[in-house]
Amino acid sequence: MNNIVQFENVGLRYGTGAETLSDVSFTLARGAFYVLTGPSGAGKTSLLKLLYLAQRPSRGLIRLFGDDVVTLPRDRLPVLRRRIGVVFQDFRLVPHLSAYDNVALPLRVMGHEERDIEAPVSEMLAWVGLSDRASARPATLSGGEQQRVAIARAVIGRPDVLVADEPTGNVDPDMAERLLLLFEGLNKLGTTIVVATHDIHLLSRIPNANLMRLDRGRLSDPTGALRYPPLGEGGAL
Ligand SMILES: Nc1ncnc2c1ncn2[C@@H]1O[C@H](COP(=O)(O)OP(=O)(O)OP(=O)(O)O)[C@@H](O)[C@H]1O
Repeated sequence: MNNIVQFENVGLRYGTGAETLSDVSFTLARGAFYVLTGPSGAGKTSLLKLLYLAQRPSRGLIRLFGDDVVTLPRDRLPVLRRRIGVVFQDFRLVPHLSAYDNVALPLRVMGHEERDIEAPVSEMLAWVGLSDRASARPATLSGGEQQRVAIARAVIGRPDVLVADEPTGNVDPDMAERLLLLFEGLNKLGTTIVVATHDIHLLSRIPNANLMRLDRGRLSDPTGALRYPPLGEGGAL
């Protein structure tokens, strides 16, 4: 199965207001890199929430890894959720836990033995360049360091899909570049990546990315993500 996510005519309404997302249809292919963009309030975070199962659609069909998430029994949802790593806009690190313990958390929740946790967590902290900050609590880390802990925690369980909401929103251009390299490295290892961002520079830095653009709750190409030519080769966003 090449398409691991399918949205068909999905609508989302919070309470009794107007729809926040309308007629959203797209598929995500295994191993591809997607960039979701659009103006503030367009519905990017809402779409990601549907994708990582924090929100149910008001209408339409959502299939994740072949399962219809609307009709799936609730007790099957946690298994699906584990296949999706999430980097939240506000990181959501556990404040009283060290960087090491934040990254180890998903493996502990999955029931791994302590002896099987240390090597992957240390390796992951090294990969995000934070080996020397392993014992630091989130409040003592910079924004960029917290973000890298959040990324390490999101990918430690080897998810099939990594979802990141504005991952470069709080960091300087150098750090944004490093985060991007991390995402590209993960993508090369086979992880499907979905990044929501306003950052047009970020778009131009990922030549293989598929662009998805939301405007007032609608995808501009209803048939799915658009592939765009790399900048500098006659392409324009
Ligand atoms: N829990 C909620 N209850 C009611 N309305 C909500 C809720 N979450 C989001 N909205 C509304 O849905 C719309 C889309 O919000 P969303 O956060 O998805 O947009 P966004 O594109 O991610 O914006 P930004 O780029 O500013 O983060 C906004 O009008 C917002 O106020």
